[in-house]
Amino acid sequence: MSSLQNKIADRTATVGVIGLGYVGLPLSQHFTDAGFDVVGFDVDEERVSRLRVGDSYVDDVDDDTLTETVARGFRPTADPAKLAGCDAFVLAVPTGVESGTPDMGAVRQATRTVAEYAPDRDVLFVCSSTVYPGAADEVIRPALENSGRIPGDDILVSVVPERLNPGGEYDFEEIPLVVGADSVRERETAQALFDSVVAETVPVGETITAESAKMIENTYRMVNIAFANQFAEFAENAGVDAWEAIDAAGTKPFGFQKFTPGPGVGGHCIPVDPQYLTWRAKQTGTGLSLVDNAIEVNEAVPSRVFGQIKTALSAHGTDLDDASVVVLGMSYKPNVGDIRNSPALDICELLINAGASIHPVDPHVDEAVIVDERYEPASAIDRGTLRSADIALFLVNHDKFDTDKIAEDSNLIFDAQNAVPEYNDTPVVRLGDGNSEVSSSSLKSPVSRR
Ligand SMILES: NC(=O)c1ccc[n+]([C@@H]2O[C@H](COP(=O)([O-])OP(=O)(O)OC[C@H]3O[C@@H](n4cnc5c(N)ncnc54)[C@H](O)[C@@H]3O)[C@@H](O)[C@H]2O)c1
Ligand SMILES: CC(=O)N[C@@H]1[C@@H](OP(=O)(O)OP(=O)(O)OC[C@H]2O[C@@H](n3ccc(=O)[nH]c3=O)[C@H](O)[C@@H]2O)O[C@H](CO)[C@@H](O)[C@@H]1O
Repeated sequence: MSSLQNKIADRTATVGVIGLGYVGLPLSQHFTDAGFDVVGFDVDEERVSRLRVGDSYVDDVDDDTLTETVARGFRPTADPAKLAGCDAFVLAVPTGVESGTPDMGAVRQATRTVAEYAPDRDVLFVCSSTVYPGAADEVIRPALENSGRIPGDDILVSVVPERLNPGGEYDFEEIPLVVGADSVRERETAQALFDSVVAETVPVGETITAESAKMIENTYRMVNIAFANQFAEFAENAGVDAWEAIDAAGTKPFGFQKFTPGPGVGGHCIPVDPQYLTWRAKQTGTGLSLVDNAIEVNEAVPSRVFGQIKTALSAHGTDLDDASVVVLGMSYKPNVGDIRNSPALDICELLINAGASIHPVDPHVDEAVIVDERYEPASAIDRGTLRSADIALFLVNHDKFDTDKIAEDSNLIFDAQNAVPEYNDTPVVRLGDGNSEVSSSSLKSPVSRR
């Protein structure tokens, strides 16, 4: 075994985690729990200050866990020089999209930081940020070479795409991780590191293979959600209850994974990652029209939902510019506070621009800026506000929402999650349900509901 592999095996290696967000902070915690000294570097000094005093901004690492992790030796810092002496570096910096092109700025910058401070020899570099197929070849290795390093020799390079599932049902260590590297030595060293924190690592022969696997995982999901969203539109106009039909399809024990419609597709991964693949496909001469179309389908959902809200209000005698709208759920999915690319924000922006007054409610979201105005969502539903509002939009099915009370107190409901029960004569516009009031063509007076 190399001296680095020995240091990983006996936990005397020091791990540097670069980027302390939704991915980097849990990684820092788990490497610390595995017995490593961990230095966490982030350019955001305010975040570092909060971490130092046990004030977590990541749902998956609560304050007590963070305090314990710092007590065990985790060292958050905004000073890159503190990374000197680390034996392994794991990148968890943001990778976005700028007008359809992958934004590799943070990856490039963080790679240069590693090259500057890493020891001269026996160093492992891991990219856990989500990048396009070929990014290690085109961005990471050249950035290391430009800093005088020899990738695969004095610095080992691997790609280990993160699969953590914020607020999800799988614990970190239960989720297998794909480990991609272009040589046996690099792959085995990266596997040794990640075998310390997850039950299973899956080696693949090249970094581009690991990058591609990540693209397949999230593009598969995005395309199938787009199908569920487009099926909902079909169902609304064909008199089908999409939710019941999808549930029924879900009873098939093989060859089918259930996806459901919603107000749009948010988060940092699903709407973003497939755009890396289509960008790369265009570069290498393949048009992934299916993926391009699916992206467009999902991007169009919030405005379609806005149209249905406008129609529903109008059918109940209220113009948008005079409407009071309670928005139930601002985050991009249930039981998380992450509002990145949240469709609720798009819908609220359309409502505000149409003159409606919105009353956001979300127990997990502290603030959201919409049309340059800062909103602090109520953490709980005020029944008086609900009773006096013209419509309640049920956009995110947080466990903390009491759907019975919502049904009881609302005058009109737009239910984008098929989660609000019927209550007396409360009219409900149910996304994807051709039997409810869903679109101008099929809108009926309240009494004609099922
Ligand atoms: N959030 C998820 O559920 C998830 C899941 C899998 C993969 N990923 C991927 O992991 C990567 C990180 O995502 P995230 O959700 O943790 O992002 P995040 O925005 O929560 O955290 C990123 C952190 O990196 C810091 N940062 C930015 N540039 C930096 C630099 N040059 N050097 C050091 N720190 C820097 C930011 O200040 C921020 O604290 C992305 O590529 C994302 O696609 C995210
Ligand atoms: C490591 C990583 O990359 N993990 C990803 C992460 O993705 P994520 O956190 O972005 O969450 P998603 O669940 O994919 O939701 C995205 C948006 O799509 C909407 N949606 C979803 C399902 C559906 O049937 N109908 C919908 O409309 C939902 O409301 C939300 O806005 O976790 C998933 C497991 O949860 C993983 O599989 C996925 O790889």
